[in-house]
Amino acid sequence: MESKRLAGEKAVDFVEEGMVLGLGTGSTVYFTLVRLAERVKQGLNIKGVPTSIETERIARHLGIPLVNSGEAGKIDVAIDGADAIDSHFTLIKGGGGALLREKMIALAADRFIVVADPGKFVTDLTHVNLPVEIIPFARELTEIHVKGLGCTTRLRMKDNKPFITDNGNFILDCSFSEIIEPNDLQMKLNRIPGVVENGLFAGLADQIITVDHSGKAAVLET
Ligand SMILES: O=C[C@H](O)[C@H](O)[C@H](O)COP(=O)(O)O
Repeated sequence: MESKRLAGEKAVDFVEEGMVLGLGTGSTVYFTLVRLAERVKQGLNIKGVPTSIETERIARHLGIPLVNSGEAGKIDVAIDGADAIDSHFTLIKGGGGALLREKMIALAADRFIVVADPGKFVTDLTHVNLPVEIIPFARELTEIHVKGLGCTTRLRMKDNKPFITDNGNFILDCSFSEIIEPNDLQMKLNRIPGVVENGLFAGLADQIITVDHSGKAAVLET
C-alpha cells in the first residue's frame, strides 16, 4: 500500500495550473486523487475527466472539479494505474473493469502517466489475465471467437452474477499461453463482433511512476 501511495502521489508533481486531467481508476490512482484534492484546496486550478463511475464518486467527494470530455475540449495528462507492465512498457489494464473508458481517455490525452507499485512489472504479459469487454448479447458466440485466438476465457462474476461494467457490458478474463505481438492481438480481438475493447495498452504510456529499491518514487520515461 505504501508503494501505491508513493507512486500515486508522485504523479501530481507533473500537474500544472489550468490542466485538464484524465483521472484513472483503482487503488493506486486513489492516492493521486487524494493528493490532487489537497492541491486543489490550496488553489490549484484543474479539471478532471473521470474514467469510471467509482472515480467520479471519489473525485466529487474529495472536491476535485470535473468536466465531461466534450466540455474539456482536450486532455493534457491522463494518470492511471496498471495490472501488468512488461519490459516494452506494454500494459494490461481492466482488473477493475474500467478498461474501455480508460483507453479512450489515455488515447485522447497529450501525455499518459502510469502509476504502479513494483509488483506490477512482469517478464511476460501472460502472467496476468487479459480483460476483454464484450456486449452481453450472444456472449457465448463472442467467447468462441475470442478462444479461437488461443486463450481460455472466464466470464467475470460478482456476487454470483456476471460483473457489469460502467457501460453495461460483460468482461471476459482471458488467459493466453503467449502474447508475442500485443498490437496484432488487440486488432484481432477488437475485430470480433461483440468485443467492445480489450485491456492491452501498447505504446501508450509516456511515463511510468513506480518505487525503486530504496523505497523512493522513481519516474521511468518510456
Ligand atoms: O480497471 C481498472 C484499471 O485498469 C486499474 O487501473 C488497474 O486495475 C490497476 O488498479 P490498482 O491500482 O488498484 O492496482
